[in-house]
Amino acid sequence: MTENIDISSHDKHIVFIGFMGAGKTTIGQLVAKKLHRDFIDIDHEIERIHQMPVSAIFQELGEASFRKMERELIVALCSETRSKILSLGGGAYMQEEVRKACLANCIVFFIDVSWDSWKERIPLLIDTRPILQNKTLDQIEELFLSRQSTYAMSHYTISSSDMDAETAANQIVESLKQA
Ligand SMILES: Nc1ncnc2c1ncn2[C@@H]1O[C@H](COP(=O)(O)OP(=O)(O)OP(=O)(O)O)[C@@H](O)[C@H]1O
Ligand SMILES: O=C(O)C1=C[C@@H](O)[C@@H](O)[C@H](O)C1
Ligand SMILES: [Mg+2]
Repeated sequence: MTENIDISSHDKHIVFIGFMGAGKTTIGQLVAKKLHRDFIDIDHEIERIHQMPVSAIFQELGEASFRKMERELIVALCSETRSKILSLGGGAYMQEEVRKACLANCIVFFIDVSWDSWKERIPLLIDTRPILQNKTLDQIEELFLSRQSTYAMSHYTISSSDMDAETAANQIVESLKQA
């Protein structure tokens, strides 16, 4: 685990960012259970609010509408006082307004995964992630690499490449206790 910048408060929301399939939802749920905090997965919350799967929102309303929904939801949640665990969708942090709200109000964990490890997870992701549709592997790798420097604007980085979700969650909880 790498600490990227100083963090001052224990009462902040905890936010997980990173590429599709890095493990944000899986690890976020585990951390929430361990810390007895409310857990919100932004993709799932958007699906619940709009009663549509993310893939249908992309198809029927367009990506720009989805990005607006996720931006407004994240910014609103960041200003709530009861601290929560939030797992963002893979593209949410690309929006400046989302980054600013998260960095100001939350402890942000970048769940990193190597490209080689990520490729092994493709079968788990391909049907439900519209961003992966109609792209070659090279195009997906380009997208993966282009997002890395933005994800790095976070408080902590943890690699999920060689670690199962339970171990990653335990490390995160430990690092929060020590902070
Ligand atoms: N550390 C891990 N090692 C191996 N597989 C993992 C790990 N973490 C998650 N997975 C698996 O990868 C798949 C995607 O995980 P998850 O849904 O948590 O990713 P995500 O980061 O939330 O993706 P998205 O941005 O699309 O929401 C799941 O099937 C999950 O079981
Ligand atoms: O990486 C992305 O742009 C996305 C990731 C998913 O979590 C969803 O938010 C959606 O499929 C878009
Ligand atoms: Mg997720």
